[in-house]
Amino acid sequence: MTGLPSLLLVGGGRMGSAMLAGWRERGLSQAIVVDPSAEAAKLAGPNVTVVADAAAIPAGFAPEAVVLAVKPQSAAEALPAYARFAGGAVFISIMAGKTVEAVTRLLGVPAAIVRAMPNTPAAVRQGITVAYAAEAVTPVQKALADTLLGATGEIAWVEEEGLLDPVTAISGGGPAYVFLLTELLEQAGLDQGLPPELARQMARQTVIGSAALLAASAEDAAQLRIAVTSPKGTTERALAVLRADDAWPKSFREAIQAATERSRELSA
Ligand SMILES: NC(=O)C1=CN([C@@H]2O[C@H](COP(=O)(O)OP(=O)(O)OC[C@H]3O[C@@H](n4cnc5c(N)ncnc54)[C@H](OP(=O)(O)O)[C@@H]3O)[C@@H](O)[C@H]2O)C=CC1
Ligand SMILES: O=C(O)[C@@H]1CCC=N1
Repeated sequence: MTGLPSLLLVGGGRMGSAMLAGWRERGLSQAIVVDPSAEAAKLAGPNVTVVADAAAIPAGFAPEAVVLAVKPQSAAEALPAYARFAGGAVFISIMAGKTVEAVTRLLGVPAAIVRAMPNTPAAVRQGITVAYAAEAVTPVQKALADTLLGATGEIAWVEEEGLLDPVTAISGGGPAYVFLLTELLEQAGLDQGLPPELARQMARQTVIGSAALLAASAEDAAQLRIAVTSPKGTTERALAVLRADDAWPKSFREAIQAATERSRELSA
C-alpha cells in the first residue's frame, strides 16, 4: 500500500475531520491540522498534531499537500498564511464554489492548485471526490493528490473546472439528501402509527440495506427499483406519486439547479 503524503489540513470541521478519519483508517504518515475550535483539538492523535493558528506550525514542517477545508467565507482571512508552502506543496481546496483563480488570488502567490469536492462518507472511506487539476499542477503532484483523495473512497478527475459546481450540488451535498430521505421515511412511519423506535429502525436499515445492495449488485439502480415494484402492487402506487412530473423529478431538478447556482455564487 502506498503511504499517504505528509499534509497540512486547514480546517478540521465537519468535512476536514471526515477526511482525516478516512486517512487515519488508511494509515496516515504525518499531519498537522490548523483549526482554532475546541472541537478540532480533539482530532489530535498518533501522527496528528492540532494547532490553533498557522503561526504555531513547527518551523521546518514541509507538507507535500495543503488541504484547504475552511468555509468559503473564511478563505480571505485564512489563506494568506499558507503562501509560504506554495513552493513545495500541492494545494487541494475542497471549498464549495471557490475557483482556482480565486484561491490563487487569496493565497497571493502562484501555486499548484487542485480543486476537489469530496463528501462526508469519506469518514468511512466510502466517499466520492471529484477533482480538477489546474495547469500548474505537475503530474507528480496530481498523482499525490490522487493518492490522498482516493484514500477516502472513489476519485474521479474532470478536465473542465466548471463541472465542479454541479458536482458540488450532486455528490458534495448528496449525503444530505439521502439523510433527509431517511428522516422523511421515519416521519411517514410515525404518521402511519408505527412505534417510534420501529419507525426509526425501519427507515435507517432500509437506506443502509439498499445502499449495500446497490454496492453488491451488478444491476443498476433502475433494475433494483423494478425488482421491488410488483405489477399492480403497493410500491407501484407509491412510485406513481413520487415520480409524477411535479414531484421528485421536478424537485430534484430544481434542488440541484439551486445548489449549482449557489456554488457559482461562492466562486469569488
Ligand atoms: N460538510 C460537507 O459535507 C462538505 C463541505 N465541503 C467544504 O468543506 C469546507 C468546510 O466545510 P465544513 O467542514 O462543513 O465546515 P465547518 O464549519 O464544519 O469546518 C470549518 C472549520 O474551519 C475552522 N476555521 C475557521 N477559521 C479558520 C482558520 N482561519 N483557520 C483554520 N480553521 C478555521 C472552523 O472553526 P470554527 O467553527 O471555530 O469557525 C471549523 O472548525 C467548506 O468550504 C465546504 O464548502 C466540501 C464537501 C462537503
Ligand atoms: O453545503 C455546502 O455548501 C457544502 C458543499 C457540499 C456539501 N456541503
